[in-house]
Amino acid sequence: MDGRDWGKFLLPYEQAAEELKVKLKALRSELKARDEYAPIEFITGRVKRVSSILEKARRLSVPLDRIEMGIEDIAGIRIMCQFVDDIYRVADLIRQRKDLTLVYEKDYITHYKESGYRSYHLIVEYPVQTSLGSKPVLAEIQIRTLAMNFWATIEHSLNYKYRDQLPTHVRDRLRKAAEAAFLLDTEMSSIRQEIVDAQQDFEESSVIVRRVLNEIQELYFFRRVREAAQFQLRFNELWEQDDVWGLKELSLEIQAALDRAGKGGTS
Ligand SMILES: Nc1nc2c(ncn2[C@@H]2O[C@H](COP(=O)(O)OP(=O)(O)OP(=O)(O)O)[C@@H](O)[C@H]2O)c(=O)[nH]1
Ligand SMILES: Nc1ncnc2c1ncn2[C@@H]1O[C@H](COP(=O)(O)OP(=O)(O)OP(=O)(O)O)[C@@H](O)[C@H]1O
Repeated sequence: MDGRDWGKFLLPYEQAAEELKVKLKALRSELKARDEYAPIEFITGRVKRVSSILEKARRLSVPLDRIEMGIEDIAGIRIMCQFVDDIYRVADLIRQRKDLTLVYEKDYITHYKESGYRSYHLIVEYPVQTSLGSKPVLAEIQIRTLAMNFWATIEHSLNYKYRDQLPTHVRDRLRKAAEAAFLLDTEMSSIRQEIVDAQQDFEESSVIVRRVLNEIQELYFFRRVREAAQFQLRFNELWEQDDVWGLKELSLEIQAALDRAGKGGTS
């Protein structure tokens, strides 16, 4: 080793990883408590092992006295989401935070890596409050879907097991598996969109149904009983046929009848 007190060196990174994890978990709970859809599924965090820091410093030719600036993921946070859209929403929420500063971002979703790796990375500077004052440390926040995480976890352990010497045919199959995982993400997103659209249609049709019924009540109020009863019959038919467009047209007709009634016209 290089004589450095690694225990002391890693303290602010441990604090940063812990605090970021707690804060992001709080964000998830807060969104849920507000009854909003929580785009975060779960969060993990870790501090890089000393052997891994030294190996990375050697690989990236970072001198040991420049590790703090040269290695950005000594403190690492990972956020898992259900859908690809959620990743961008979480990234936005993090960008808006006042307790950290964004240094730069890497979109490995649009620009996925040669291996097939996909994730969104934010490199942030987080000020840790120590007994000696505020100490800014770099941290890496990886945001990915459950499918991306599944792929990356297995690929990482295979690479570890085979010491980065994976045979070409295995690399090819891993690339194909990454495509399949992304296809799964795309398919799940489109199923979700269909559900959201169906919910919107349902909400729209409940609004129009309530409007027509209120308008018919108003006609009764103006004692336009015959007219109101005719509109009621047409409403029943359209409602049974689930004809939202027809209900909208009917609403316009009733509004015209209400206008006439308000001006004292005859039915
Ligand atoms: N499983 C897996 N993880 C990856 C891959 N590429 C990047 N990562 C993860 O993303 C982190 C940052 O990767 P990069 O953005 O390439 O950053 P880097 O620090 O310049 O380089 P490396 O950490 O050496 O890859 C890595 O430490 C891994 O945790 C990959 O191909 N497979
Ligand atoms: N930002 C992160 N958040 C949470 N866990 C992480 C993060 N980055 C890596 N890990 C996990 O930490 C464990 C140890 O990995 P390690 O720190 O050696 O790094 P790596 O990021 O895969 O590699 P590299 O040395 O290329 O940066 C692995 O299980 C890895 O998936």
